[in-house]
Amino acid sequence: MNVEKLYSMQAGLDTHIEVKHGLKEEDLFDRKMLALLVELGELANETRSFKFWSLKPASDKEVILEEFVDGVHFILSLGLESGFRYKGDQYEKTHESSVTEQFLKIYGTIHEFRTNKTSQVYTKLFRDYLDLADMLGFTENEIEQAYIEKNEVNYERQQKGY
Ligand SMILES: O=c1ccn([C@H]2C[C@H](O)[C@@H](COP(=O)(O)OP(=O)(O)OP(=O)(O)O)O2)c(=O)[nH]1
Repeated sequence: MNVEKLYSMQAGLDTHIEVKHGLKEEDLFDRKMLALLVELGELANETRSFKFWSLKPASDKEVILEEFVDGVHFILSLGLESGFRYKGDQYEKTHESSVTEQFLKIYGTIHEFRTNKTSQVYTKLFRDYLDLADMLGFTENEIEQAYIEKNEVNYERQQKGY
């Protein structure tokens, strides 16, 4: 995954949205944090990993991947907002014992990032999220392609006065 390319696409989209909505001077950190928490909930809903009361299967892989890359947008955007970059070196996959536990871990790391805004915690957040991708069966190439497609859709939505 070419993370630098994704940061530069994200910077373009974020600037486009900020200019369009007159937010260039605003601190959007907390709103992006909440947006990420909400996206994570939407993603968990599509996986249905925690719905022990239901027999309905998870949504299709494509649908789950689309939700997943909304989260990628906000994680990249939070990096840009706070001046941190995920570099991708020395990344060794690791994860919790279930998808549900991994979701809870990521929620914890998001909250940790809010109180301890450091490059280390940001990198941890990125890695926890990539570990979740691995558990959900997404390759880095699939994530990159889906990100590029959703990034384009986000421009179209802005154009349509969304
Ligand atoms: O500064 C921003 C603001 C938003 N986005 C992107 C992230 C995500 O890909 C999308 C917002 O999520 P979504 O498409 O789910 O928007 P929504 O308003 O929640 O959609 P819907 O009303 O369809 O649920 O916009 C950014 O990249 N940068």
